[in-house]
Amino acid sequence: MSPDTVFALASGAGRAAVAVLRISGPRSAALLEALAGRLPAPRMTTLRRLRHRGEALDRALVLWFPGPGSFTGEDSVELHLHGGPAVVAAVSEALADLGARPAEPGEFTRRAFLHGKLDLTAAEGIADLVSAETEAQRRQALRQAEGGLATREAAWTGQLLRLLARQEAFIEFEDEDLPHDLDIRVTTEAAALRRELEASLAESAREERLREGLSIAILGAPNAGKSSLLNALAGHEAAIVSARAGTTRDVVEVRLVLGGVPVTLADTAGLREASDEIEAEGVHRALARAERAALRLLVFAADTAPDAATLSLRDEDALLVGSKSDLGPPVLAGALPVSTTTGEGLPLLRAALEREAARLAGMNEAAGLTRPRHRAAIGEAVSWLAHLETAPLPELRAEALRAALRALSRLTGRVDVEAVLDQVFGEFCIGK
Ligand SMILES: Nc1nc2c(ncn2[C@@H]2O[C@H](COP(=O)(O)OP(=O)(O)OP(=O)(O)O)[C@@H](O)[C@H]2O)c(=O)[nH]1
Ligand SMILES: [K+]
Ligand SMILES: [Mg+2]
Repeated sequence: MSPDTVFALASGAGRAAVAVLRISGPRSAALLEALAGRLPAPRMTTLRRLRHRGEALDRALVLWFPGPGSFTGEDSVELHLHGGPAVVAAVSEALADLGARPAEPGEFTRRAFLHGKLDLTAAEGIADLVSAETEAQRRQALRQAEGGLATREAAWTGQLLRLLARQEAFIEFEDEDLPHDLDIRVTTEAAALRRELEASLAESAREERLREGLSIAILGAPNAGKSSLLNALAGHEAAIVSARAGTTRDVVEVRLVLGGVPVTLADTAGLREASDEIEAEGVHRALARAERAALRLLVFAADTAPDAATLSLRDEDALLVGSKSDLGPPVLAGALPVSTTTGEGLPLLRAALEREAARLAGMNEAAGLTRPRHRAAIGEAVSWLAHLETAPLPELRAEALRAALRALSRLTGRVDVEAVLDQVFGEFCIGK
């Protein structure tokens, strides 16, 4: 049964100068002829009056893309309408009346994938491009949409195929006078490939943080000056500041961009044995947020001895802040002196945060693994290659190579496609 012909608004909903309605599927030409009279020349923008059941609907620019020279690889049409909701509704009703159906979320990109116009990682790159909020995210998404990760996967797959061919040859012609170290060389080269895949996994945490945003938590004793610091970094009064210890209970979040990296900065309740259960819940949430954060700002006020609870959170992903520096020097060696009263130290703190954001989530050269799905595929290939190194028989080594190939090819969706498709295209918005 031939696939349906679908349509959806490709531009944002709501009022706008132009609304782009996209149609894709085998009946696209028939629909365009029904609405606009004869077909325009392929890929030529043509002004037409759209009519249905004798009623003029709009004057629109129409574009006809005969497959496979289109985004989806199928016959496609674009209608550039006046961007009013009533116009879009009238044309959509006419299309439904003519037998087309509204597209599912991500259905255009899914069809592009099924027609081999792009691989899964490029499809994910398109979704990330649409949702990119910062310059660094845009660059990362564009690199992926243009096939950055697919190119790496193709190189890794190529290496695996060559190893598998040699391993099969070794098994096939074992008694022939093949160089006896052929088997050993396959194992050695497979180990080198495993190390390269492991390195890409190590990088993936940064890439994912860039795509999802970096979480930073402000932690410290009650009255350490945490909320004052959040407000100073956010540039507005996001959290309540008061002389009363135990002011902040809920986690208060602000969104910042630090050096192109999207950041969620969270203010939390002061760490102490709380007297009432509401504050106790606040402290519990503070510690949970500390656990999840990629970076922790540990705040120690100049007029208070450092508290054990905050000290216990120190590690390589913690920045020490000596707050209230107008009252005296930091109580902890290595803490950055900051005063929200005088503003001292704030520029240095911002610079330190930008450096940490770049370290934890910055762009790196090669297109990285930006999603848990990517990490799972590479992780499985790594475990098969590790298994190969201890497999007792050449046949088992060939089997491990084949399994590593299958795992890797899930990245671009070349194999067991169905299992991966729903996961990827379900995340799309309508019209993509
Ligand atoms: N002198 C001085 N006082 C400060 C500074 N920053 C904050 N304070 C004061 O310290 C008190 C506590 O500030 P907050 O920002 O509410 O401290 P907190 O850590 O959020 O407090 P809790 O939410 O109760 O844990 C307030 O009276 C602030 O005005 C500073 O840099 N210098
Ligand atoms: K307070
Ligand atoms: Mg507070």
